[in-house]
Amino acid sequence: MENLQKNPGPSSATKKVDNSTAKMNTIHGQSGSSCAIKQVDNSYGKFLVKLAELLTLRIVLDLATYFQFPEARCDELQRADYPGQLLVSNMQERGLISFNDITPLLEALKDLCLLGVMNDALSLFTEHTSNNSIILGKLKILQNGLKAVYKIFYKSIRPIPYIRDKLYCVDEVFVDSGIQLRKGSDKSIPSQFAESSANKTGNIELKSYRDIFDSNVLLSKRIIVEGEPGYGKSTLTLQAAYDWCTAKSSSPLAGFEVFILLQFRLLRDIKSIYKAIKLLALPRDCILTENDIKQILASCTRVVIVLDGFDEYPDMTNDLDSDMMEITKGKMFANQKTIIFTRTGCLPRNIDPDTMYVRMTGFDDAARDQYIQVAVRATSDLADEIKRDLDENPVMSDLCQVPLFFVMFAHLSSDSKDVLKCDSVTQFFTYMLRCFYDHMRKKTDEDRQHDTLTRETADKSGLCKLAFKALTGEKQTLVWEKEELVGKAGKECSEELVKIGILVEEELLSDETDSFGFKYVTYKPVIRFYHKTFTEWYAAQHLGELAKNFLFFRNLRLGRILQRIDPQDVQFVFRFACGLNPVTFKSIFKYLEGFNANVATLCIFEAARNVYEIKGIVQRLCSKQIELEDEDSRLLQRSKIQLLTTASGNQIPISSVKLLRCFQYVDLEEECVCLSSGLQLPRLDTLQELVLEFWHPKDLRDQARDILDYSARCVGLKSLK
Ligand SMILES: Nc1ncnc2c1ncn2[C@@H]1O[C@H](COP(=O)(O)OP(=O)(O)OP(=O)(O)O)[C@@H](O)[C@H]1O
Repeated sequence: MENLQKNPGPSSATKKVDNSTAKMNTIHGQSGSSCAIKQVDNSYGKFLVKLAELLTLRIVLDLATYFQFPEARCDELQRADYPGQLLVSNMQERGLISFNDITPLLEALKDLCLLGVMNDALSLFTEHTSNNSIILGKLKILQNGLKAVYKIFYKSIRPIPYIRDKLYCVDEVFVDSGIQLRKGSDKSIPSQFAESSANKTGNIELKSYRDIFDSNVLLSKRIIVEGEPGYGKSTLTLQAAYDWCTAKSSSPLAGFEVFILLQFRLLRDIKSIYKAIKLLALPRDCILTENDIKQILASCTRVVIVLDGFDEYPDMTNDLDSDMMEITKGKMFANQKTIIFTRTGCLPRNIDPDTMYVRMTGFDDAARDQYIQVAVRATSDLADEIKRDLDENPVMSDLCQVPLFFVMFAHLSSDSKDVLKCDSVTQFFTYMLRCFYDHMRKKTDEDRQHDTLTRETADKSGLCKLAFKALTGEKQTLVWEKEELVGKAGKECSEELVKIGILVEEELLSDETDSFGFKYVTYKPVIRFYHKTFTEWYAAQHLGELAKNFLFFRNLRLGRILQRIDPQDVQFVFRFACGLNPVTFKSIFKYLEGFNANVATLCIFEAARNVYEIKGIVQRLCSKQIELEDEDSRLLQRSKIQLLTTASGNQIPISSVKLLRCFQYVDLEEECVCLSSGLQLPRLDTLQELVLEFWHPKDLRDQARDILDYSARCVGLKSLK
């Protein structure tokens, strides 16, 4: 039973397999079909092979109809080279057969009056799987252990750092946010679903986060879920864990035997997934060994593996492949559903080619309203007040597309009477931190503990340096041993931030070896930031300090330092640094403009300089084509529009603007193009070229006259494409 989950690939079929299994391996490789019978040398694997041989095309189609498979699946079965194998694989996915039960199949065969086939299937099953009760017992232990650990996670939701006395269960606060299939991935969903769910820009909207786990909606077994920072990836994984633990019948997860949830940030130096499960997902006193876990997972037919935060994986660039990397390539657990969550653009290399990409798009108005109702439990007056505050503050409203910011904004609004004036994320963070400290002061007065914290006093330079090094080092670090962090950040600083809730203390199991070489497992106290964006906040302050110091060296060394910061992964380090410290802005902009115009534009927005200071920068950006896309966040689109209006208002030529599937209609009265995001692109007098790309050619035909009219009003326009 060793190494059963490793998929050796068609050319290296396992040594011990019998002929029929070997044949199946070869077939699987040749056809490249989604036929996914496990290539295992265990008795259950042999049963599956023999069962597949028993099923003729006629029986396969009868069973598919009986089990109400979608039309697309039935077509696939009809066309398959080996329909029996494909059906067996499909039945496993749906839990109709498993290593300990084939009752649904037997009942179906009986109802279809295929009594001979039913008896043969039953004999095969009994013959091959008489030794299952031990594994079944271990499976129960694994399931209970996982549920106990996940419960601790999903019942400890803190929407803002300082809420400690009242922790929420994820199900009490979770609301469905926007989720779309990325372009190109729409081939992997049933066609009728694709047509009915495509929106105006051609993106396919999923109805619920549950679709990600539903094999009838997303046909591929490899899924990557991308989202910008704070868009709710980790929260979604916890809601999924909750669904599995509570076996919610409305959830497709209810039918999975095992649900594995691991956080990449905790996997430093852990190569084996079985070890990771043992150390991170099971209780300390769980009796299962790594080998037991391996054996159980090899025997299960319906396992879902969720790996959260690839962007936080310390070993992502490590050449020595870990199981986690093998999983992303589709070489391990090839037949199980695996879902990787990561920040947008931060993807593993050599991903399984069948991978589907899903994109989180944040909170729309409906999600925000729902959150105010279910989680803030605001009175209708307060709910109206929160909405009014957002309506009056368009930048904050854009920012609140990000669940992390909206959730904090909503809870703080219900707690504090402060009026928020905010034109950037940096200002919002500054406001938030002031609220956190105010809250502590209030609490201190209530508790009459005069020695407790009343304002931000401790020196943060050690912590800022640590955060910066952690995000820019060869291996990203987001969790520190407590001793190390206190040593480097200072006792006063760490105590202050732990009290506020920005630093969180936890315990982590780790493998140790004593001086005699004996291995043992122990709990270590560790500290992490409440959220990765806070790590970026403190890292940005250190970057500001470096920029000040390096000014004399004409930015030479600073350039080398900036190269270590990946804007795809930790864009907020750049954005906060520009917002906090004007000295940093120009160097950062110069560095970013060549290869990441989006983050560069967001940096201008943070720095909010006056036009004369940034005239040269606007000129440089507008000399190249500026693209507005449907995938841009509202804040990014707003930043680009602000850049364009600044250019136009100051007679700076704009060489080209491309609207990529985000055109909605022209409002001639307002002289603007209305975008699908709800934002407006006003008349631009210095625009030289306008390029429009539509999802449907029909949209262009319908709008042609208004587009020409708008173009005519942009007096400098020379070309329309
Ligand atoms: N769907 C949701 N319902 C309710 N609250 C949510 C939801 N999504 C996110 N939140 C809130 O936003 C916060 C940040 O979300 P989360 O940590 O899941 O984002 P993330 O995408 O994993 O961020 P990052 O990539 O920066 O790690 C959560 O602590 C939670 O309070």
